[in-house]
Amino acid sequence: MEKSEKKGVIDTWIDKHRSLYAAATRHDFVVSIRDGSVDLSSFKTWLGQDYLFVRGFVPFVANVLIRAGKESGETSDMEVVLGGLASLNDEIEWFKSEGSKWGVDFSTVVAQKANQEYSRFLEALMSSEVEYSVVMTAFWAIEAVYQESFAHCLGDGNKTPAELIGACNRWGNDGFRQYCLSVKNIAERCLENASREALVEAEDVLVRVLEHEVAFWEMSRGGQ
Ligand SMILES: Cc1ncc(CN)c(N)n1
Repeated sequence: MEKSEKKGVIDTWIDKHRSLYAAATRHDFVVSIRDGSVDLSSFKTWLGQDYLFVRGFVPFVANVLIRAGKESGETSDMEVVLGGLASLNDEIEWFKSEGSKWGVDFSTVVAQKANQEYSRFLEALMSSEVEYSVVMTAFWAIEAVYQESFAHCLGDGNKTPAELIGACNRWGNDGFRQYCLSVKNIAERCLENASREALVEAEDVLVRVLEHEVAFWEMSRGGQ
């Protein structure tokens, strides 16, 4: 970091909650993809659950988009979020083709408890009572956990199975990393002007996203 560069509030929170952040971005499931020991039935469980999650994530991002258009005061916010929404369109198509490839019939997949709880959390964030800065912090954290996790599976020395490289590329690619940085910059800009109450809420929401992400990975172990 340049001497003159001030550490943003998000990085300060990540440092403060470092072990939870590591639990979310270096979960055993992710590590098992990277070292090649992944149990393919775990991967299929994750695939089915994540397909359902993404279908619920679309309205959340659409809500962020509306708020970016109305409340941000910066035209570029809407463009960044619109890019995210467009990539979710591709993502749903990708899930469908992966479902056929792995023999996972999404019409029979039932959302497990952790998935339902994460969905409820997203729905609560869609309330107009929740400040834009808080919503943006959550949005960044949700995307960043996947970016960091899957980029890890593509890093030097990985033994990621060839048939899972496509999944890892989806979130681990450089374009997605840049997009996450753009979302982080928006969140940081909003947090710089946020009230004390909003800052407390944004930190709490960040922690809760990380907890939900850990619980989400845990579903891949097979339990309900
Ligand atoms: C659980 C979860 N978290 C985040 C992402 C990335 N959009 C995802 N697909 N699924």
